[in-house]
Amino acid sequence: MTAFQSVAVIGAGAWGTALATVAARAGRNVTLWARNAEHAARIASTRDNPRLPGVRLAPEIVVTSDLALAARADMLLIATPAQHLRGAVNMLASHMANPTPVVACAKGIEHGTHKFMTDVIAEAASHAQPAILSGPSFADDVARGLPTAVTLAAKDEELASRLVQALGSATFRPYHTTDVRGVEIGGAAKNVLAIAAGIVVGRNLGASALAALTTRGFSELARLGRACGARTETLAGLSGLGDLLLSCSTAQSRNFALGIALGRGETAPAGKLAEGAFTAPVLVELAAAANVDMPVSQAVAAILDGRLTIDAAIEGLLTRPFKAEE
Ligand SMILES: NC(=O)C1=CN([C@@H]2O[C@H](COP(=O)(O)OP(=O)(O)OC[C@H]3O[C@@H](n4cnc5c(N)ncnc54)[C@H](OP(=O)(O)O)[C@@H]3O)[C@@H](O)[C@H]2O)C=CC1
Ligand SMILES: O=C(CO)COP(=O)(O)O
Repeated sequence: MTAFQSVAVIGAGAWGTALATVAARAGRNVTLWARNAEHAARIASTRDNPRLPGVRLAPEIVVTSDLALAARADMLLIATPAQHLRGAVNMLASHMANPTPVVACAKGIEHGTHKFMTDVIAEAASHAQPAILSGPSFADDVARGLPTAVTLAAKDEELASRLVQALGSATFRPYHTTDVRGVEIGGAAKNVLAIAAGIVVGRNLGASALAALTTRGFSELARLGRACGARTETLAGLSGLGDLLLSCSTAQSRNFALGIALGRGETAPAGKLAEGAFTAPVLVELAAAANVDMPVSQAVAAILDGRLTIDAAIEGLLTRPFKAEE
């Protein structure tokens, strides 16, 4: 039996619900925490979460709004949006007596502080053992048991490996690593680049342009990653290149769908969380501080805050000086 027999998932959105299903499938005792008591009670009785429609929650998953109950689990998965991770871990901290693995499942960088997800966890809860899970995996695919592979990183290799053992199954295959920063950067940056890829599609610029944008996008993701000390193989792995390929290829990605809407001159899809829109300005600030050129991400940030039209952004990217490929 794994050391981490009980798992609590904090945040009952699409991803939290899918991860609860994953943990139950792996044989864990699972608690899914929703911040809203009515919402929790409704999911508990219907076994259906409107945030992930069509997925029936296994009967053994306990759904609650009682944070103290959730915090008693052997390991915690935090599946709130990235900008709410600190708030969620702050609330958990007072309930955590022993060192407990706290796995960030959000993809982003904190506004204002420029902090990555595991750094936020470490600051918010001194008892936490921070880790991060990221990679190409749509909540709907994961919950339906379609094959998925992700990366799970913790500074301590043995911890990362034990967390993988606790969550992994035939159809949800986490790979472990100690390159926490590489996993964090891949997951955060790919969302911004997916918006750019969606714009290419929405503007009907063609399949060749989409491949070029995705590849040059990877190039800037990897540049920033290397500047922050990430390993090349992590950046070219599931959480970097893998998730970029997924998110730049299908409107199942909310970030890509946002880009398509922008490219077509339409308003953003309502009620859909597109983390890239929150990450873009922070990513660009981080890149500037590290003296890393990220022209595609800069264009996305400028389009989103209204400093640049899409046509001007496209022209700006297409008229950059020719240079060596790296
Ligand atoms: N969906 C996916 O396929 C994947 C998503 N992710 C990442 O997971 C994160 C969450 O995304 P997702 O689940 O899709 O988003 P959703 O919009 O489906 O759900 C977000 C959930 O977070 C809850 N929430 C919001 N703010 C807080 C808070 N302050 N405290 C506690 N809970 C809060 C919301 O609660 P309420 O319902 O009450 O509003 C909601 O249940 C994002 O960073 C995303 O990038 C990663 C991989 C796949
Ligand atoms: O992160 C994801 C897939 O790996 C989900 O992508 P979106 O947030 O763009 O829907």
